[in-house]
Amino acid sequence: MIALEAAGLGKRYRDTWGLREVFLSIPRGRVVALVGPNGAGKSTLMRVAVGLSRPTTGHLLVFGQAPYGETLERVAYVAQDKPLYDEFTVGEMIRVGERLNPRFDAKGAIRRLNDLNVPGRARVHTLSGGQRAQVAITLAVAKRADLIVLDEPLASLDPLARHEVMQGLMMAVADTGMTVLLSSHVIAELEEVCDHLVLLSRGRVQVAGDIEEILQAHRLLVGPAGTVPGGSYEVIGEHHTERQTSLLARLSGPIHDPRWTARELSLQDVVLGYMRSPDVTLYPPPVLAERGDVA
Ligand SMILES: Nc1ncnc2c1ncn2[C@@H]1O[C@H](COP(=O)(O)OP(=O)(O)OP(=O)(O)O)[C@@H](O)[C@H]1O
Repeated sequence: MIALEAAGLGKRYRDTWGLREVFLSIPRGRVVALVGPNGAGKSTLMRVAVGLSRPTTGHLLVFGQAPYGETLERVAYVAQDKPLYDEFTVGEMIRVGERLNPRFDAKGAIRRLNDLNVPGRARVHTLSGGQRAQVAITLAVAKRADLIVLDEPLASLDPLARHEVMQGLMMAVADTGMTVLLSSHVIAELEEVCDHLVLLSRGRVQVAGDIEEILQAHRLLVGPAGTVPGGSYEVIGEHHTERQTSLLARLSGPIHDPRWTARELSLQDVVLGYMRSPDVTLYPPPVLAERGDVA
């Protein structure tokens, strides 16, 4: 079952295209890292996915349906500024959630916030940034949604709070099997928890797919300066010193040249490599993506 599917999706704001010709197919149950430089279109994609913004071209389907009306009962969204009512207590926020959502798990929310030492009597404006993020995510999880969309939940949190927020989220995912779409600039931390990547660049998808497959396809090729390795690959980025050449490459076969070594890369290395070369073509190539869709 496909959780999120976009075809020819575009969103125009007056003179700017926030998204252009976006094609995506994300299976259910994936934890998706949505990354890209500032202004790449991450928030726009999320707002379209939760029905807050309508596409200018193409479409985006959530569990096979347009994200309006009843479909939205299956979707929870935490916006970048984590909107909570400042004067409400945490307990009151839970009661609001209960009123607004028929499937709301109030007991689960109270238990989770207790475990996280977030006091139910505290007013929202007295909470730290990390506690606010925990409350916002807890309320979203308690909605028992099938898709949870989180716009930069880690922004402005210290490393410990970031770790705790991600850990709490992963516990919720393990309990419910929901699909998560999570935007962030903290790529190293995403690698621990996400299994799918969507990299946007200038409103287009530059890389999309399962992280394991993406890492498998990319290598840092290192060899003597002034030579090029034999084999079938595409260069995403390159770096030269007097003696050595390093190529961030997408391989479609083995490298045969014994003077060259192929080193594994972290997700951060791959993402930064693509971000430095925003014009590099789509991965996987469109034909492969279509075949994947059929399968
Ligand atoms: N309401 C709007 N009106 C006009 N232009 C907009 C609006 N929202 C977004 N844009 C433009 O659309 C593009 C994509 O913006 P978006 O906020 O989706 O990017 P982002 O990847 O979330 O960025 P960031 O990492 O900075 O949060 C940008 O060029 C932005 O200026």
